[in-house]
Amino acid sequence: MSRLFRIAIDGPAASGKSTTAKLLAKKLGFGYIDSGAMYRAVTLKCLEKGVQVTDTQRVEEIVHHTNIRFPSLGHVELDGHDVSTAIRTSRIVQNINPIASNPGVRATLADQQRSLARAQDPAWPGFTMASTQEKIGGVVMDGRDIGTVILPDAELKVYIVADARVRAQRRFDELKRKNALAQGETVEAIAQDLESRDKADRTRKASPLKKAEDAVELDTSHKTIDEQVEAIEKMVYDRL
Ligand SMILES: Nc1ncnc2c1ncn2[C@@H]1O[C@H](COP(=O)(O)OP(=O)(O)O)[C@@H](O)[C@H]1O
Ligand SMILES: Nc1ccn([C@@H]2O[C@H](COP(=O)(O)OP(=O)(O)O)[C@@H](O)[C@H]2O)c(=O)n1
Repeated sequence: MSRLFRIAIDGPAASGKSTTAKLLAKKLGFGYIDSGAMYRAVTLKCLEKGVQVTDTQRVEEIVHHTNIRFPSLGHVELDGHDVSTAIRTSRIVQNINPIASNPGVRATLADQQRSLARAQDPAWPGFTMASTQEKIGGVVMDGRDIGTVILPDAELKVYIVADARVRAQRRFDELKRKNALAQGETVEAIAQDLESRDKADRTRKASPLKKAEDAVELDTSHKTIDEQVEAIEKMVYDRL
């Protein structure tokens, strides 16, 4: 029986959570659960079905009949279809707030997130501590409420931040790279989107974005991706 180690990563939009979480999970042999992808997938499903994202009851019904899976690192399946790319467009985030503020949706997704964190997936072998030969298994989960609501007893909580301008430029470059920039979309427009989304995430009633009291803050503004992954990896070994 291996020891369970859960890493909760929260923070504002485009601060580097998922990139860091994914690489960290790969290095440690842990599972990676992208909770934001679940809210994005529900939003996509509503838009595809022509359901108003503000229709609270209808959206709650939909989420009950929705199956979201992470078949491999960085891949997301919605009702059996790969939506890894489709959930990353600006149209999704422009419509996501009513879904993320819906307490019924949050309760259903929270149950799924907690059971994913308990799963003993053979694809997540974990690692063996060289000093004690102890086997360590676990998950990295990122989002807005992981350290505060979903896994309040996580073994490590990290709150990732970065300057607003840096985050907007990184998200712009990412969308450009993925050919997912909307016609005429600028860095300024993205900066505005991030700001308004963070504000909505911080001020909503249901599970708002906030740093857990026992989370370690990590500013990625002047870090490379490797540096931020190594910083958290070191926190893991220090805790163990
Ligand atoms: N230290 C860094 N330096 C340069 N680009 C980064 C760094 N960290 C993350 N990125 C890039 O910034 C973008 C947003 O990061 P992401 O991990 O998606 O953030 P989040 O999950 O917090 O929204 C991605 O394109 C990612 O590759
Ligand atoms: N645990 C979570 C994760 C995401 N979300 C919502 O989903 C949106 C998209 O999350 P994301 O992590 O995919 O977004 P980015 O930070 O990648 O832009 C957030 O702005 C939140 O509104 C949430 O409410 N709770």
